[in-house]
Amino acid sequence: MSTSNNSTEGYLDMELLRFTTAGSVDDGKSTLIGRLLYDSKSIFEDQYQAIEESSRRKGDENVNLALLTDGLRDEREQGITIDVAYRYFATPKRKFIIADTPGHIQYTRNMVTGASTANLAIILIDARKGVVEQTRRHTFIAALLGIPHIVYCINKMDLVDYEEGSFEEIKKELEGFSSKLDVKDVRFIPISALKGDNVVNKSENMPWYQGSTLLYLLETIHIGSDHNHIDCRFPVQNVIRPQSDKWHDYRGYAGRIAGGVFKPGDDVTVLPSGFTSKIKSIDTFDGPLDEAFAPQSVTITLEDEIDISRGDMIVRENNQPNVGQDINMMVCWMNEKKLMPNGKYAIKHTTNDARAMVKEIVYKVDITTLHRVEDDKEVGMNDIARIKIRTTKPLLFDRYDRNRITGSLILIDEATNETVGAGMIV
Ligand SMILES: Nc1nc2c(ncn2[C@@H]2O[C@H](COP(=O)(O)OP(=O)(O)OP(=O)(O)O)[C@@H](O)[C@H]2O)c(=O)[nH]1
Repeated sequence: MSTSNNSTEGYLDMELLRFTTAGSVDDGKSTLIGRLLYDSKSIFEDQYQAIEESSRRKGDENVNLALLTDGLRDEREQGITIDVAYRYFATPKRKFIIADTPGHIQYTRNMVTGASTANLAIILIDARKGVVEQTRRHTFIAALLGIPHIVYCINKMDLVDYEEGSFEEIKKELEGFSSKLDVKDVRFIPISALKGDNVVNKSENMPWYQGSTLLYLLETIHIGSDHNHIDCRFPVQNVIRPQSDKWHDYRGYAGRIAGGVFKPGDDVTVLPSGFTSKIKSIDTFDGPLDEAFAPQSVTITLEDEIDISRGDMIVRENNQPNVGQDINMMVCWMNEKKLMPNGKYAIKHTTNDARAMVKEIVYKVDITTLHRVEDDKEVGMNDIARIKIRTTKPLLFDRYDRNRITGSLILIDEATNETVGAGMIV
């Protein structure tokens, strides 16, 4: 991780909306993103001409906007870094980062790569097919990952004659389902990604829909309260001690703020040692800051010389995380090899590495009914389960619903070094 971020990052993050798109195959994710980019004038004319030309060659009657994002996917599938999956665009009102990945992988991946900061999930539904298992699964995972806003886009309305009844039926079913989950904000928009209805421009084909277009919603949805600005959490990533003479007294702790607001002069406690000190400065590549908050990357210096290493956490004395080795969590399993009761795994939690043993598989979740399955505890690819683990050393953690960074961890198969599970601490 780079520690030399510029000081405006936090400011930019305040007006940055991160969202993911989900849906089953062919529901229209790529077309929708293409439409958003095109109608909001976020693509260059030459890009448009290229896909127009390509669509014409293939004999498509409409310009295939999906080609815009499919190009992006090709790059990614060639193994270029995961960041390529993210597409940036901006309107005068806000900046956006879209994470577009097929299937379920996007959510778990996002979380695993530490980018568990999506504010919003767009879940697409084909108006002809209605709610399918993937819709429920994506909703459940979005809720589990604590994504605060879910927008259901009922797509391909042009293929159901823009009928209000089709939309209402799907909406009703999903309202029932999502009300059983802990999602703060759920919206429904009838769209046609192909024809452009209600994506950026209001549809004339659906006068019965009085709500906002997708872009308007993305531009205006309130995200200020999505970050935890209360519990101060600074997991130390690196200790910085420059070798030059000029800097020989400098000792800084670099990392990314996981919660709360830090200011020079603040009394802080370093965990697990429990030593206390005051913040001397908060440094960035572009100079010192008067205050810093999640998710900024900064280097903190303290008044006192304390022995601090990677994996330690700087917090406020009166608001500390849990410390413990017995951890209850929900796990999304992401590997062909099944989760093993009594299995041992490496874990990564904030900037800390440890090992853990699975003590108990408490139950599995049936995504369709949301019921707990207690008689079949075999946890395989894509399963979600509640488990108990015991770590080899104490972790400094919060509940996931309190803090998405200090509340999450990943399980790694030590033999293959693959990430096999993403855990949310409960
Ligand atoms: N009629 C109609 N067709 C649409 C609409 N949106 C997408 N399609 C078509 O549905 C097909 C699938 O669209 P994509 O955008 O490629 O779907 P996707 O969800 O990205 O598909 P995968 O990436 O394969 O999961 C394409 O033929 C699109 O032209 C729509 O609103 N109306």
